[in-house]
Amino acid sequence: MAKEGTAGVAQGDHGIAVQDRYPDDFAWCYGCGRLNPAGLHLKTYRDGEETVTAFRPRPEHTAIPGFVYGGLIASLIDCHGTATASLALYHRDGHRLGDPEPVPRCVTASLQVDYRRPTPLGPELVVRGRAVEVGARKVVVESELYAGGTLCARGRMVAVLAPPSMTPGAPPAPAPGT
Ligand SMILES: CCCCCCCCCC(=O)SCCNC(=O)CCNC(=O)[C@H](O)C(C)(C)COP(=O)(O)OP(=O)(O)OC[C@H]1O[C@@H](n2cnc3c(N)ncnc32)[C@H](O)[C@@H]1OP(=O)(O)O
Repeated sequence: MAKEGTAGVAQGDHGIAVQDRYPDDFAWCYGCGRLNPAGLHLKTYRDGEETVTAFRPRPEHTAIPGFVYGGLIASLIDCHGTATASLALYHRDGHRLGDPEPVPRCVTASLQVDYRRPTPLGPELVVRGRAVEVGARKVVVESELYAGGTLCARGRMVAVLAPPSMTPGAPPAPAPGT
């Protein structure tokens, strides 16, 4: 994922990707962790009131020959959404990317993807997102995924600030009902 993939848009927050500011312990996600050597390395940038990311699927991301696998589309919407939520919480707390304070890490509580059109394999995919509700720990994010400027999927997700029990090395959370 190169910044140039979002060519033509202004990049706020000093042009820094949200994922490049996650603490190391939270930077291993398959979709967007900068430290996962086998991952997709998705990068999310602020673009005005929205966020934007871009990714060019590879042949192994095929569903039907010529079209992109829906699970990859969900992954892009998912990881871009959690980053959009993290940025919304960071902004709410008065910070901008590049500040020394760690960027909060959100996880997916709920993810809905509407596949509107088959997504062609070939063009770079662009996802634009926005936080439509920002609570104490919960952020609702809506997004659209485009291929060559054509809307192919919409997403709506609930992202929640990762609880302390998800910090690597933390003791396991108690089982529900205990
Ligand atoms: C080590 C961390 C690495 C992070 C990697 C991120 C990778 C990016 C994307 C992912 O793949 S994340 C992996 C898939 N997601 C999970 O495994 C999360 C599993 N679920 C949980 O751990 C918990 O259910 C969760 C942290 C999401 C919420 O539990 P909490 O006990 O922290 O929150 P709580 O139940 O108090 O709910 C907080 C708010 O979220 C809301 N909420 C929780 N689950 C919801 C849900 N499913 N749908 C809608 N809203 C939900 C809840 O209503 C509430 O709203 P309000 O603040 O308005 O009252």
